[in-house]
Amino acid sequence: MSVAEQAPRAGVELTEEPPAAAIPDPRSGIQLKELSLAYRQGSGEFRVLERIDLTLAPDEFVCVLGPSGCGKSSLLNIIAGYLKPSGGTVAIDGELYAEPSPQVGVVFQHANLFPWLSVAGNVEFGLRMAGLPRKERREKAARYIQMVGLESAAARLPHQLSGGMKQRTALARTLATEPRIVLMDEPFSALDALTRESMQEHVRRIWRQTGRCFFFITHDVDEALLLGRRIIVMHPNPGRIVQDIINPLFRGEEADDAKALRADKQFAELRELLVGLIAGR
Ligand SMILES: Nc1ncnc2c1ncn2[C@@H]1O[C@H](COP(=O)(O)OP(=O)(O)OP(=O)(O)O)[C@@H](O)[C@H]1O
Repeated sequence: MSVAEQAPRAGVELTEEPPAAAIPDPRSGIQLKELSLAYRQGSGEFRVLERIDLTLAPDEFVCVLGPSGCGKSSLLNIIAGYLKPSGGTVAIDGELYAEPSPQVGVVFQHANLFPWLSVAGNVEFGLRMAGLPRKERREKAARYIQMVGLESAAARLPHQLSGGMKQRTALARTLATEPRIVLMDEPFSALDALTRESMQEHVRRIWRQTGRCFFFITHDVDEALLLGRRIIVMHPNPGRIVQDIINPLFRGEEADDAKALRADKQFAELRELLVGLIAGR
């Protein structure tokens, strides 16, 4: 049966034997319940998000796709605690929160590094704010700088880094605080194609090493297929989840070879299917 014939539906896996994470334990990981967001517009309201229900396993890698304006960033900002929803709740391991929390880390499209601090200084910054003793924060920063492959650039200032190196510093800075969930909002969209591919490899490896939950917004269907174990498609007006699928191309440990994944005969088919889903076809 072709992939297109196996029409995916919300919560239904395309794989014959879905990974255990396909059925997350509702008591662990991240739980979004009936989230809604609306802004006042004249005498009425503009509904940005409506009834978002989502449970993510503690080690999930979910990619979020959807047309511009469907509410992806708004959803991320709510999970980050930056934006208050009009209704619904967000919880980690069943514990509700509504403010920015050390359990939630965010990586944006632009690294926003402190220009006067070195790579190591930037990565250590959050740890210093958290009151970690000097020795401990040095060790922790060094561990995550190594994880993103920037050991030899640890003393450099941001203006001495390439775009990819800046984003790797931002990722190390976020990881160093050891959040339960890492939110990434189109983190590679400002990078050239080659750097982007290399960043995807870094992120895939880091995800496997850290075993944390990654919530990754992208406009790039290929990127979602290369990175996501789970892929969510949103539609606008109001913003809602219309598809929630287990990526049949996900190969766990073997998944670090992007070339092999692209060569998989299902890749093009899935790509087309997702493009159609995003466009509402
Ligand atoms: N403060 C606000 N007041 C009113 N409307 C807003 C506000 N912030 C966002 N919106 C609207 O909410 C909708 C969703 O925006 P959001 O940025 O979350 O979408 P998105 O899917 O992330 O878009 P993109 O892919 O272009 O980044 C848009 O129509 C936007 O105009």
